[in-house]
Amino acid sequence: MATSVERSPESGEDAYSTIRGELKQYSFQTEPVPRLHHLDPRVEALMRAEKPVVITDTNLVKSAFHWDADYLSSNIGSAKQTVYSSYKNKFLYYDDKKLPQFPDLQLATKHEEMTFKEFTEKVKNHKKGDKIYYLQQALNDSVGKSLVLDFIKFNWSWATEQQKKYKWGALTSNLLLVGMDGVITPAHYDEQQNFFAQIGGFKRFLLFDPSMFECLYPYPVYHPHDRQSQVDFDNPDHERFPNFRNLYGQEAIVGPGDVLYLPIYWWHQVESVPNHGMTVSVNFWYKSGTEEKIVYPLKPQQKVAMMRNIEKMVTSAINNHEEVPHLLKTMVLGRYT
Ligand SMILES: CCC[C@@H](CC(=O)O)C(=O)C(=O)O
Ligand SMILES: [Zn+2]
Repeated sequence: MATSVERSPESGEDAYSTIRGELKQYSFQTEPVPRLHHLDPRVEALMRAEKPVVITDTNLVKSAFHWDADYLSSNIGSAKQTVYSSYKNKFLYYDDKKLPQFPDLQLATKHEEMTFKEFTEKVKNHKKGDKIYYLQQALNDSVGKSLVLDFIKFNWSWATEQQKKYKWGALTSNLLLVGMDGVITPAHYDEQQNFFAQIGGFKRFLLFDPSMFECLYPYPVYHPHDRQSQVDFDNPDHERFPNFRNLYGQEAIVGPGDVLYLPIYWWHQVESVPNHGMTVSVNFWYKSGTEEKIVYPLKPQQKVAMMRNIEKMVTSAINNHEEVPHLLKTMVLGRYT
């Protein structure tokens, strides 16, 4: 498997339209995410409304445009990196702190710690049928000096300006994502604001408004796959998940230099576009800001947060997650339904 990272060819638009023609189609409709220059006033309107937008020409991670597998191998240092491996191309996130409650849970992905050099070796020697690898490592002070210098040269003034303008909380982490051709992060939501900066290769984002919670059936909050959709997008079980038929979303392809604003609580499935080489991305996760005052009607995000708190409260109060379904059904069935 090539470890080269595809740069968007000069005629960038060709790459995007070629890719658009190759994308796997799903059973739901989508419309394109707006793609706007960072000085376009419509960017501010979308960000204030907490709607996704692909922002161009920010130079947010311009100092990292040379981060390909060879450069990272030589400069990231010898520290072990967090890598997930799977025989399939889907990398469903799990919270390992919740695993002890689910001893029988079959995980399709395996967490492996390895150096970046070991990771690139596995990618280089990959043959059909071998395990697929996805490196997902928070950038930290273990990286080599030249990466630190690249990191310092990120366009922090732009990022910080946005953080202040939209009253976000603290930057919590920058995750370095290096994916083999075709890896997929299945549909989930995060509880942080996210600037997703694409460095190498192309990623396809499927995005769904927080109000689509009822179509995407996330695992219970106490489950290791909390925040992840239970629905297999490639083979949806309409018996168990009837509202999946009502799903409607947005779609974006991000290439080198693009920054996607991915609003807190928005569902997303992320696919490294197949046959376009490895992908390199860095995300910027920010804590949400605190609401000045509650405005009614509540936003879908606030209802999701409320449902999460109810599940957490019931689970901790009853102190046995196996009793939670019965209690919630007793509370709702025949009374609210
Ligand atoms: C572990 C984070 C993965 C990332 C999606 C992807 O690039 O595969 C994502 O979901 C996010 O940045 O929120
Ligand atoms: Zn995410």
